[in-house]
Order: sequence, then C-alpha cells, then structure tokens
Amino acid sequence: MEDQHRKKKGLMSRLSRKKKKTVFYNQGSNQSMLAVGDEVVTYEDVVRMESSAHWRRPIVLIGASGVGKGTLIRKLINSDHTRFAAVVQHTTRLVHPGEVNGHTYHFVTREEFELDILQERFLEHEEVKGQLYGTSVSAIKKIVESGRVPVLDLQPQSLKRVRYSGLMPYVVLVASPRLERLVVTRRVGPERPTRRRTSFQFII
Ligand SMILES: Nc1ncnc2c1ncn2[C@@H]1O[C@H](COP(=O)(O)OP(=O)(O)OP(=O)(O)O)[C@@H](O)[C@H]1O
Repeated sequence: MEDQHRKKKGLMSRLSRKKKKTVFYNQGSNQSMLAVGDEVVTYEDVVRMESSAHWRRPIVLIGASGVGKGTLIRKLINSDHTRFAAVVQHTTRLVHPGEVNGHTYHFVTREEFELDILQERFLEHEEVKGQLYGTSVSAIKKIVESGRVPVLDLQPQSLKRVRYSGLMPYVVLVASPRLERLVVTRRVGPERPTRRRTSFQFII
C-alpha cells in the first residue's frame, strides 16, 4: 500500500517537474508575442476553450497558396453576415475611388504603419509593389467585440504570434484534395487561363 502511494507520489512529482520546465516564452504583455528564443515548446497545459457570448474565438485558416482558403472564408461569411466577419487589413496604398476607410482597408501612412510594426501590433505584414499590408490584432478584436466571429487566413509562420496574442483562435489546416480532383475542379476558365498540371503540385 505504502509502496503504491510512493509510486503515485513519484509520478505526481515527475509531472509537476515536467510542467515547470516548459516556460520558454515570455507571455506577459502584448509586446511579448515574439519568442524569447527559438526553443520549441515540448509540453504545455491544454484546456478546452469554448466560444462564449463574451468571447467569439476567431477562425484562422492555413494551407498552401491556391488551396481555397479565400474561397472558404467568403462562403462562410456570406452564409451569415451577422455571425462571421472578414478582418479589415491595414495598408499604406492610396484609396481607390469607392473605397471606404475602415471597410475596404484601414488606410494609414507609412510612418503609422511602421510604428505599428515596431509596437508588434500586426500578426503578419508584407510589402507588395512598394505598399505595406498587414493584419492587426486590434482589427480582429474589434470584430470579436461586435459579437461576431472573425475569419481570416494566415501564413503558417504567423501561428507563433497568434498563439501569444490572446486571441485564442481555432486554427484549421485546409488540406488539398488529390491531384486528379484539383485538375477536374480547378479547370481552366477566364479566371485561370493557363493553369498547368505541374502548378497544382505546389498546392498538394
Ligand atoms: N472547391 C473548389 N472548387 C473549385 N475551384 C476552387 C475551389 N476552391 C477554390 N477554388 C478556386 O481556386 C483558386 C484559388 O482559390 P483561393 O484564392 O480561395 O485560394 P487561397 O488558398 O486563398 O490562395 P492564396 O493563399 O494564394 O490567396 C480560385 O480561382 C478559386 O476560385
């Protein structure tokens, strides 16, 4: 009996030792979304988190370029605008006629954008043709506060940031169908005039 008790105690103390070993990241503030080092977390406590009336968990899709993430996001949002919403990106590009600030994009100056980068306000950002585009934590939180579920796609390398952003998203990997299916369903049309079979292999 005592032997059994000692065995159990031994197991418990091994578990709690293991738990203590795992703090590799500074998780304190908003500033701390980046890893302190490049260590990989090998163990962490996991709890089930459901969406509630107070916190809608964002849905983040990841997957190869062209697999259909954007298409799925549009379908989901169009299925119920009162429930799901797209995340409005920030950009430094000029406003085009008919575009509305805060609706199409949050239009900001390069100085404002760069300040936001320094303050780690973006989950990810990129420069395309000399203009900056980024997905901010605040744009996602705004949707959550409106009682809707933000739906967005991110690069896999942004997952570490999203992990420490406090957003607690559901992350869904959009896997590709088989090559034969891709060739049939993504037939050449006005949208994709010259898609070759080999280019599908990048999606798989
Ligand atoms: N289930 C599907 N059946 C047929 N065509 C599809 C399907 N899903 C997506 N497509 C088409 O495949 C192309 C790529 O889709 P989409 O832009 O949604 O991919 P993506 O993963 O968002 O790509 P990226 O990350 O490069 O923006 C589009 O032309 C889209 O119309």
